[in-house]
Amino acid sequence: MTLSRPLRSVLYIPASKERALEKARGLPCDAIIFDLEDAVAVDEKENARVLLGETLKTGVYGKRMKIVRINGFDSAWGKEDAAAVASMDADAVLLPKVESVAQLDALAAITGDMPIWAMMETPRGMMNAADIAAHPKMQGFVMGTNDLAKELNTRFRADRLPMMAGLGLCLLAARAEGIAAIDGVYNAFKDEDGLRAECEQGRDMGFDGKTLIHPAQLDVANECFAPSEAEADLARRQIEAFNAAEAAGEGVAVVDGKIVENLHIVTAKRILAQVEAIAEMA
Ligand SMILES: CC(C)(COP(=O)(O)OP(=O)(O)OC[C@H]1O[C@@H](n2cnc3c(N)ncnc32)[C@H](O)[C@@H]1OP(=O)(O)O)[C@@H](O)C(=O)NCCC(=O)NCCSC(=O)C[C@H](O)C(=O)O
Ligand SMILES: [Mg+2]
Repeated sequence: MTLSRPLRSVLYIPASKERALEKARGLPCDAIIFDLEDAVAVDEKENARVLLGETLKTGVYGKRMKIVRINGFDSAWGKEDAAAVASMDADAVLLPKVESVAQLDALAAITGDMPIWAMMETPRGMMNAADIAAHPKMQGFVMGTNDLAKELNTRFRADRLPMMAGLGLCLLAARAEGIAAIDGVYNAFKDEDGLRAECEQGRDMGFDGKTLIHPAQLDVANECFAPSEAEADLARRQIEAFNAAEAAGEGVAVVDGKIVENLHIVTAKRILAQVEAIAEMA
């Protein structure tokens, strides 16, 4: 299930927080994850589900993609969450701690045609990433780097070196199947420089965007995961030069001292399509 919309900034909102649900209607995020899982206290689980259903009925989130994260099926709420989401005005359902195709089949048996997203946040899930990505309802991976750190017993490091194997496996699987891949959250939500560094790293790796926990993180993610002016300008010049080379019967052009072949044109066109899609979000 391929998606062509921008997913630079994917904001978590605890579904129990009425003020945050309201505030998000005016925030510049590409997608929202309405959370019924970890951000909602046990005593609030059922109220949050009802509040979310009512809130989504009002349909005021505009072009922002609406994803609902349910509780796992090993919890007391998972199955009821899934049944409720199936009739909500949501674009996709997000299942936490996905480790097997069987879990996805069980969810799809309840949510029907609704696209599924998977939280990739356990070692077993990452080892099975290829099969999970290939599920017919799968539309995107969200990295759960907090759970992954817990499971691996790693320390949080600025370079995220201990997580690279898991993140890389998920990216490979996502790209092999043409689904979205969104990086994990940056917990220190007041540390803009740290967030920027992690967004740049995620973008360099190939992620489509970053999950965020606070509105203050939106601008940095939107900037880092969008093509820069320089990238867009280069893409246009590469396409122009390649078209001219082809017209002259040649298969290679040179731009800024570097070769441009048809594979670079695929990337250039993708960059320009992204620029257009981002402009349409405004
Ligand atoms: C982190 C927070 C608890 C901070 O909350 P708070 O102290 O209330 O923040 P502020 O006072 O600075 O808030 C300013 C205004 O912004 C609104 N707000 C805050 N957060 C959000 C949000 N996420 N979405 C929309 N709006 C938000 C406040 O309502 C204030 O509005 P106003 O009244 O107009 O001033 C809080 O930000 C928070 O709860 N964040 C989300 C936490 C969350 O969702 N966690 C779960 C996802 S992370 C995870 O589980 C990842 C994964 O599974 C893994 O394993 O890694
Ligand atoms: Mg998690």
